[in-house]
Amino acid sequence: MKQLQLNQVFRVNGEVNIPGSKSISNRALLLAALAKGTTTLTNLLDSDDISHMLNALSQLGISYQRNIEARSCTVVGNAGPFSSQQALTLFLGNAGTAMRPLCAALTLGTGEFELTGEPRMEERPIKDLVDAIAQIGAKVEYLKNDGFPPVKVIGSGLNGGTVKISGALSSQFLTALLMVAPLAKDDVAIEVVGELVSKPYIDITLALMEKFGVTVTNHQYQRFSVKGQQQYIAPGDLLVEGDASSASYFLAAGAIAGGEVKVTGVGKQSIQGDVKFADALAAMGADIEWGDDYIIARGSKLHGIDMDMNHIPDAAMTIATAALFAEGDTQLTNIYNWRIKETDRLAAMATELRKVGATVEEGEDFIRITPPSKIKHAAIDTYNDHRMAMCFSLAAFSEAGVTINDPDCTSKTFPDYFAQFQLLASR
Ligand SMILES: O=C(O)C1=C[C@@H](OP(=O)(O)O)[C@@H](O)[C@H](O)C1
Ligand SMILES: C=C(OP(=O)(O)O)C(=O)O
Repeated sequence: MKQLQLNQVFRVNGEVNIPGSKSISNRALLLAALAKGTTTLTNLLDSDDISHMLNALSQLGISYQRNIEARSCTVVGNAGPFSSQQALTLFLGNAGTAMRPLCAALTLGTGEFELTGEPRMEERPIKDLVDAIAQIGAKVEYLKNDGFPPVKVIGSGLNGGTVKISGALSSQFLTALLMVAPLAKDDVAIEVVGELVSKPYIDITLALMEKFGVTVTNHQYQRFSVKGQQQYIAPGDLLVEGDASSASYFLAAGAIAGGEVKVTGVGKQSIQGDVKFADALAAMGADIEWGDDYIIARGSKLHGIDMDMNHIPDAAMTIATAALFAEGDTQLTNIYNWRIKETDRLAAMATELRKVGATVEEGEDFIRITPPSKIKHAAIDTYNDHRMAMCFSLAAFSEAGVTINDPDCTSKTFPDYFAQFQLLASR
């Protein structure tokens, strides 16, 4: 196994241009592929999750021209649903933003599609989505375990009507349903059953659909009305914002050990809920400055917080490791769905924080962290979870430094994260 040793970093200063948002990249690619016309995406993320979406689209007959150097990609839209004469198997790695939306999108056309993924993907639920789209005529079968990928989608179009969907585990199911609803044969009325988690991701979905010419009526995240028989229209050019979750590591670095860290490509104009990470950092005492297209974090004395993190589940992990450098306890609540992401993140976070000396209480849906008086050196296991690797890079701001096991798992969303981190740390 590869290991990366990070020695103590005393101070950080500088600017990081954040790579494109995973959530926006994969939504924009799918909508561009379904749309009428050609879309040129700029600042498209280059990472595993995006490669899985692009490979799938390519197998579905979508043509695109990608310039990795220029971070651009021009997609020729299909002007409607995908269809295939021969059965296809699409491998989607561990990309939730590919698996869930494609599962829904492939029900729109005709053909048989098997959607498979990495072993962890087979443990990540998809039942709430399958149960929802079945109400308007989707045919999806489970190939191994009920409720989980791999699945077989038998495309035959979607009817309109009323659909009840659970929002309790993941917002990605509702995102998938929303994105296909305009291409149904009739209007779709969506009713969310129970509380919807990770709400701000729905705003990203609606904002992207709007850019492709489709407006959804949102009744307070409880009901959504979507007109059927529509077509997505390519917007021509679309700039992908920098990834707000990826920005969190650098902002936390600035707050812990700045100097001053400026992240660019994401700011107060962002459509990503994870920019609210900067507010959480400010609540810990960090000095934050907002621009339209940038955020700056300056070093300051941090204190623990007690905060509901349901709205920013990904960036909240960064608060958990920043808590090592705060005075007093930090409690992050309402984060049950950490358990069903790349790994069981509540268990993984608790285990690894304890290794560096923290006292941790792991609840069913919360974590409470008491920082150690002195952070200990540890080799951090990353559980094939990019965010575990990236969050724990912050432990390098302690005298002990830190070792990251399998650092290359950041390739899911940020392949050169550690190169960027070390560049910043050397300034
Ligand atoms: O829609 C999206 O782009 C995402 C939604 C969130 O998932 P949940 O809705 O499952 O919390 C988030 O954790 C994931 O990284 C990306
Ligand atoms: C939960 C995540 O990924 P996914 O899009 O696969 O759900 C994540 O990136 O933290």
